[in-house]
Amino acid sequence: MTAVEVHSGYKYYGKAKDPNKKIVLNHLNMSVTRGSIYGLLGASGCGKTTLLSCIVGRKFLNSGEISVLGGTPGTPGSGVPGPRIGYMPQDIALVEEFSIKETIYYFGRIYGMSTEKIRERYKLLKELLELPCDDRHVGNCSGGQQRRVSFAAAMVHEPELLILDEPTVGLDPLLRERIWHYLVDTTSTSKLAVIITTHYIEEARQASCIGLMRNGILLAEDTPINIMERFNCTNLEDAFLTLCQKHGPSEEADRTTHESHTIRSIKSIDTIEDVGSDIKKSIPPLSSSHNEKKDMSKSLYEESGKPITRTIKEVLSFTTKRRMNALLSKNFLQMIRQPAGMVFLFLYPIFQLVSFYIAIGGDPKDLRLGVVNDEVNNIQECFNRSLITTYYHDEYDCDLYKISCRFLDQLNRSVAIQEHYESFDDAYKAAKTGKIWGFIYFSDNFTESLQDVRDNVRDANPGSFHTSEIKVYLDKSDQQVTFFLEKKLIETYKEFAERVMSDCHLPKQLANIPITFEDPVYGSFQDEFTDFMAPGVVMTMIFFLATLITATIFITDRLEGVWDRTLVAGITALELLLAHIITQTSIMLLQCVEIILLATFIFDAQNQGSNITVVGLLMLLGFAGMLYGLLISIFCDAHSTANFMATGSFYPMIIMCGILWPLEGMPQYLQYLAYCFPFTVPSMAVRNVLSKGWSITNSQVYMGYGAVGIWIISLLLLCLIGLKIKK
Ligand SMILES: Nc1ncnc2c1ncn2[C@@H]1O[C@H](COP(=O)(O)OP(=O)(O)OP(=O)(O)O)[C@@H](O)[C@H]1O
Repeated sequence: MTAVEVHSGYKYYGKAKDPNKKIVLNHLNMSVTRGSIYGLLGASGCGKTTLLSCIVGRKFLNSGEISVLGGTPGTPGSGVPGPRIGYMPQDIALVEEFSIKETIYYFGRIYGMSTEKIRERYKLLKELLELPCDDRHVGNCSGGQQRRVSFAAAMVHEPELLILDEPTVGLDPLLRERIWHYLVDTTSTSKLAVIITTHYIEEARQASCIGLMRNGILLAEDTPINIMERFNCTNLEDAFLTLCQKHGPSEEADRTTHESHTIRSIKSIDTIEDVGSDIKKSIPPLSSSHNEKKDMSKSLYEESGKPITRTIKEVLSFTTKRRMNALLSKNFLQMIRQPAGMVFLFLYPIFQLVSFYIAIGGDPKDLRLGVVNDEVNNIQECFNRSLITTYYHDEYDCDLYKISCRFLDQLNRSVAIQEHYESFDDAYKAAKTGKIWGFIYFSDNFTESLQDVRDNVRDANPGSFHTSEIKVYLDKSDQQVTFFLEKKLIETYKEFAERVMSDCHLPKQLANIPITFEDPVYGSFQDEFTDFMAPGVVMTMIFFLATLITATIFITDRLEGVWDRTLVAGITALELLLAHIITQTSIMLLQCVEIILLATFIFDAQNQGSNITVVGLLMLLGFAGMLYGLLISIFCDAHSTANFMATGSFYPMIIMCGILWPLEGMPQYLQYLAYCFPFTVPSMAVRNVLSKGWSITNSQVYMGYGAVGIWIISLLLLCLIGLKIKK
């Protein structure tokens, strides 16, 4: 009975029309019977791994046919990929954060085994492969130990077909021999078929059949003894060398069709089993320990009491819930076992929010502002309290004296620290050299001029209008600092002028410019810049954290082979995605809760609307970020390129999404572009909920939801297209 049959398998990498495309399998024929070991030998790069990937249903032939356990791999109902096969890839492809026991239990669960059965199998495999202690983390195991764990993971569910890609690399000879004996024993007592690739050609003597592969074709497929006899050699290595020399020097698959080149001396595929048993006879007898292992291997396959060949129905009947639990616990364990990752996930949002609230929006302090007051000979005169009093005589007379001192007295220290200079030139020089942020200048007749303007208005001396002004010279290189100083100087002047007016029994309004800002429709006079920025900051954080986490997890899993191995075990990409979405959603929910609690209770951020509307929008945005991360992970093969893409898109979005500068300040065409970014409209929506208390029925709020919805659908479509292209 045939376990695997490849007929005229043809596969290339690259575009079909590209004349230089890489042909890896060139009309290859291959046949593996049940109850046998098939040793696939060949130089590095000859296409062994590609062939195995096609057999397990992870890659597809461009032409030709493959039949595995009676079905076509990758087709519904074939059970391949799935638990009918056990696959040990060339890379370790295990989750490093798992302990050895967790690894075996993880694979057992995704193969749909009951806990009882996994426990039983783990005990046997642990003894057979001499695995280290249960709780040793895979990442802390030696290369050889990891390989044994990987081998156990491929065997845990008693597959019908076992595919081992270089399982013995890096193992000591004793262990290599034990693994081979185990395979020989198992295949002789069950219908298990094994395909094994190895660079140690001689160890393949123990296989029932050998396929010598070179340049994408099988040069020969026969029993080891027949191959050695045919080429008159005493060992397989020489036989392979002779065959290669006959075939030519090329390392690459050539472009001619090789359909008829495979040398087959086996009369019928079904006879391999018999030939295999001949070989087994030629193998030196097993030591007593091996005999024990033989019994054990027999029990591994027989003691379940079930028929070894499973029905497809049986295979498909395992509980999705159990598989989902396995995937979820993998995700959570991976997360918990990486302290740096945990800190990043849960402390980073706190750190970011705290630093945002502490660093942004506060009034600049300890600014140094120069003062040149020509009204007084010595600035000490200004510290005389009597100077800052106005004497009211009658309704026509109100004495003002050295009134600049009164202004300076009112110029609060919280606005700026006053530095007094003797002359205009000294202060100017100090501002030029950056010692002060600017200076205020009072002319020597400031008070008289002010009085002249106040009392004589129309008849005042024209020069008085000029000398009654407080002249301010600022270093305007820092917009926020000078904006603050200007605002505070105007406020101080208003207060000063009002007081002078009331001391002189004049209407206060005389001191004001005729414009009044009444109670705001929304917000308050105390509203700070942080209130404007906060929604955007939180949304960009949630979006890009989800992007980074998703891209990192998927790329790591793919690079380490865990993704591929899990798919070969029969988990679908959709299940993997679903498990990630559940994990990521829980993380985002916690992040949202911690952010909202922190902002509300520690930083007293106001929310006039519904928390549910805000959290809902944040979660959807996080979901969009997650899909963006997935898209990046589909198209980027390495972490570095993924980081470039994530960071490269982060900065333009931050700059143009309206959190740093109002969109109204941008050119029209840029505004249109900015509205297309994923968090521009949503952060406006959140701002409207927080500051205006608008509900989801308001167009500016539901448009936020709409914008995220459009992003989610577009990213989802792009991911599906990407997955199809990259398949
Ligand atoms: N995704 C890919 N795109 C392009 N070329 C590829 C891809 N995967 C493999 N190849 C090329 O195909 C050839 C066969 O690769 P494969 O991994 O199947 O070889 P192998 O026989 O398993 O080698 P080794 O024994 O070193 O693992 C190699 O030249 C390899 O560079």
